[in-house]
Amino acid sequence: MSNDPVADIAIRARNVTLTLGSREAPTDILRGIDLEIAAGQSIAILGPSGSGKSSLMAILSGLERASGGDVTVAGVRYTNLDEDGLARARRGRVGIVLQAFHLLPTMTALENVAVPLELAGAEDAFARAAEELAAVGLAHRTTHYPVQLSGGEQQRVAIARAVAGRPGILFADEPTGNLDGATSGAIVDLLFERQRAAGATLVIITHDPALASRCDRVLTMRDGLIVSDSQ
Ligand SMILES: Nc1ncnc2c1ncn2[C@@H]1O[C@H](COP(=O)(O)OP(=O)(O)OP(=O)(O)O)[C@@H](O)[C@H]1O
Repeated sequence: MSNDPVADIAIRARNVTLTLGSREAPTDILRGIDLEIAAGQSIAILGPSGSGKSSLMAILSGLERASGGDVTVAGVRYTNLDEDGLARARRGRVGIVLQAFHLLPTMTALENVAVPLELAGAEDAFARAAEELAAVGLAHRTTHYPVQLSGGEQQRVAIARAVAGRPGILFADEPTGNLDGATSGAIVDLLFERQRAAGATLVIITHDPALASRCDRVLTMRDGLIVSDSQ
C-alpha cells in the first residue's frame, strides 16, 4: 500500500444518478450513490431484482454513463468522457465477467482471450492467452469454440479474458447465475484465486449470501440506493 490515501481508493462514486426511459416518462434507476472502494478489496453487492445492481456496475465499469454525479475509477475520472473515452479508460484497467459469458462464437477459446490483448497492443498476446487459459485449468481446451465448451468452461474462458489484461479492478455480474451448484463453487474459487494472484479489486453482484460472505465487504441496494454497508 502506498502512503497516498487517494491512490489506495480504486473506485469513488459521488452522488451518482442514472435516469433512463423517455423524457415524458423518466425512470430513476440510481438515486444518489456514494461509495468508496479500497484497492485490493473484495466487495459483494446484494439486493432484490431491479434494485439497480447491474446498472451501478455498468457505470463503475465504464460500460454506461451516469446521468449525474462523479465517478473516478483506477485514477481516471469518467465524468465528461464520451463512449470512446470510456472504452479507452476500461482498457487494461477493468476486467468484466458477466452471467451470460459473452464469448465470441466464431473464435476459439484461445482467440477469445488473445484478440482483446492484441487489440490493446500486446505483442505476446497468444502466449499470454495460453498462460491465462492454463491458469483457469483449460490448457487442453484452447482450440475449442464456445459451443464446444460446457457452461463452466465458458465462464473460465471469460475469467481468463477478464484478467488477461492485468486489470486493477475485476467486475463480475452474477458470474455463477447460469451454472449449477458444484460448477458455481469452482468458478467462485477461481475468481477469488485470480483476484488474489493479480492483487486486484473485486466487485461481485450476487444473489447468493454465501458468496457475499466470502467478500471483505457487503453492500445491499434497494430502489436505486445503497441501504446497508457492512464496512
Ligand atoms: N433502458 C431502461 N429504461 C428504463 N428502465 C430501465 C432500463 N434498463 C433498466 N431499467 C430498470 O432499472 C432498474 C434496475 O435494473 P438493474 O438491472 O440495474 O437491477 P438489478 O438489481 O441488477 O436486477 P437483477 O437482480 O434482476 O439483475 C429495473 O427496474 C429495470 O427495469
